[in-house]
Amino acid sequence: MSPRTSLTRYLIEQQRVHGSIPPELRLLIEVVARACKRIAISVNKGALGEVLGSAGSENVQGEVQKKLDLIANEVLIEANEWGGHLAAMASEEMDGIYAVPNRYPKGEYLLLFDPLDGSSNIDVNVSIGTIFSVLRRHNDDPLRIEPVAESDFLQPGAQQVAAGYCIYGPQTTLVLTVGNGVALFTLEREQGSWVLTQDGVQIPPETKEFAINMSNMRHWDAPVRRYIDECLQGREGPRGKDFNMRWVASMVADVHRILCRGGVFLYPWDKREPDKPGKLRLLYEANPMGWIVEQAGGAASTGRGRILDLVPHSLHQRVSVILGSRNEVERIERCHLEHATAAPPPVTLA
Ligand SMILES: O=P(O)(O)OC[C@H]1O[C@](O)(COP(=O)(O)O)[C@@H](O)[C@@H]1O
Ligand SMILES: [Mg+2]
Ligand SMILES: [Mg+2]
Repeated sequence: MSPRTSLTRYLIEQQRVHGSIPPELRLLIEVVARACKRIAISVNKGALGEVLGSAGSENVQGEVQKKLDLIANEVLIEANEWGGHLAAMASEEMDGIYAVPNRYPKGEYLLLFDPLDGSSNIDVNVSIGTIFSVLRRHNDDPLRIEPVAESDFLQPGAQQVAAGYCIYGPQTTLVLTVGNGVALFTLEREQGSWVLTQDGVQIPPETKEFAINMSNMRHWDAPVRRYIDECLQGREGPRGKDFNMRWVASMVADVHRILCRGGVFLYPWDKREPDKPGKLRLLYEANPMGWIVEQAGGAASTGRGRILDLVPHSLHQRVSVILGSRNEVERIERCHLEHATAAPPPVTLA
């Protein structure tokens, strides 16, 4: 591919040459990408656009909503309501699903998103992002169109037909998979266009870098403690090499670094809220990121199994997330397996 391939051309090639997407999905992805450009403009304005700070409300998960969380949510809803072949949308920031009114009564897709990921970094000018996932709406009987329901969204991540994220950092980058590898597009601000800057992204299987919020160490489960402890022992320990640590606290930024140079990201179940299976959301965060990582040759696991195989039971379900360089994720899974034979896993992870 030429170094100046646009997102549109890339998608047309995926449609026509590789047959990996139908035209309706191509149009939907283009609408999402356009919405991300609009979100990037708001992010860049910062204090000048009066977009910083709290919105004074809470989402269904009891988290304080920032103004940008709501702005980004609004932009995505508005853009897709009129531009995509959608039946409905679901967002981290909305209690229930948003059925697209009338325009595409037979809309064949479902769009899910975390409109603004890394909310705690909005006000301090650190990279944040938007994460999205597309599922097909299964409709067995084309003559009978049932109203779209929350249950339509409860599909395993392995059934995603597109997933991506946009990172609003020093550059604005869109990362996309339609099941045919991972492509990176950089926003050319002057032209307002997405330019393909890397295709066939591959995460190295080995790494010397981990990402975890170390302040939660005392709450971790034994397998995670053991894995991190072995990394911290460095050259003198069982790993025989020194490890580096990074934690941006924006999943998009931590995952993006892993896509670019390898590493492993952990937000595992911990004992702070033992009844919650994790902090991150399965449908808006873990599934799209998990698929992108797998498409780049990495792995994504709860510690006890592949994330993409989980059958969701609710829209805002949380999950333990361990993803990145394949060999490292497999090592962490072995830690869980060995621990499970010594002691039963916490009930919440069953
Ligand atoms: O502040 P903590 O506990 O380290 O959590 C950081 C994690 O929370 C998140 O910010 C959650 O995402 P939201 O900002 O969309 O709620 C992740 O992006 C990040 O990995
Ligand atoms: Mg998030
Ligand atoms: Mg968010």
